[in-house]
Amino acid sequence: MSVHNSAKKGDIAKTVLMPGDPLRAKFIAEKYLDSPFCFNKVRGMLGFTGLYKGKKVSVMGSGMGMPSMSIYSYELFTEYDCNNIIRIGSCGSYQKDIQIRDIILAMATCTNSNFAHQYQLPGNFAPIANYDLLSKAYNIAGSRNLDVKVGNILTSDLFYNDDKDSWKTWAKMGVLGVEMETAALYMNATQLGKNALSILTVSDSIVTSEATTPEEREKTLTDMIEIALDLAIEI
Ligand SMILES: O=P(O)(O)O[C@H]1O[C@H](CO)[C@@H](O)[C@H]1O
Ligand SMILES: O=c1cc[nH]c(=O)[nH]1
Repeated sequence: MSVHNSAKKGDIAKTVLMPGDPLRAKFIAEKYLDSPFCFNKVRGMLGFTGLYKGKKVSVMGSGMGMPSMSIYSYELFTEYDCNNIIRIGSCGSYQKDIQIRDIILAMATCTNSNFAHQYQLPGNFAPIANYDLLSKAYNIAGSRNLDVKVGNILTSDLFYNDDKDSWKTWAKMGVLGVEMETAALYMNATQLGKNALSILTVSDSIVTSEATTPEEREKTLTDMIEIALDLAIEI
């Protein structure tokens, strides 16, 4: 048991898939896992463990934003001996050649958060994905004929930004899209000697204002979820 998780030691697999939405975790457990059981309901942050193709895999919500992701991922890494966390989330696109429904593997992330100040570094830190997870996920996507984009993203503290044009400066620097959790996940993983990767599906385009419908989201999230599950059984 940890401060925010009622699971017992051993209830959680070495690899955990983390969508922002705990109900997406429940959906994944029910649709893909054999013999799933719920290990956490504290604050409604549902977590499940089951078997995927015979291997023990867990899936748990992270909540929205870096503070929430940082709490849950830290406790999974330090209290439950988890080794790998694969975020499966949605993001907005900052580039005109990245369309809604595309999948992005976040090789690195920028952030407007102060999270890294805790490390007292004499400069800025560059949060990056674990290369083994990144390269395996890329190959899995290729074997499924899915054309994923690999690159830099922005982890923002803001969903609603008073400055409506600030995204353009990130876009100019090649940043592919925006979400709200990856930087905390990558920094926790790096500091603790663990592995992390964010796989993101583009839910809307900041460039064109196009957005996916709920039905479309379900289909494209399925591609992302299946890449993550196949990755979970390879690592
Ligand atoms: O779909 P999820 O994983 O929640 O991710 C994105 O969606 C939320 C905002 O709507 C933020 O959490 C953002 O990172
Ligand atoms: O525009 C978006 C879409 C998903 N998630 C975000 O944080 N921003």
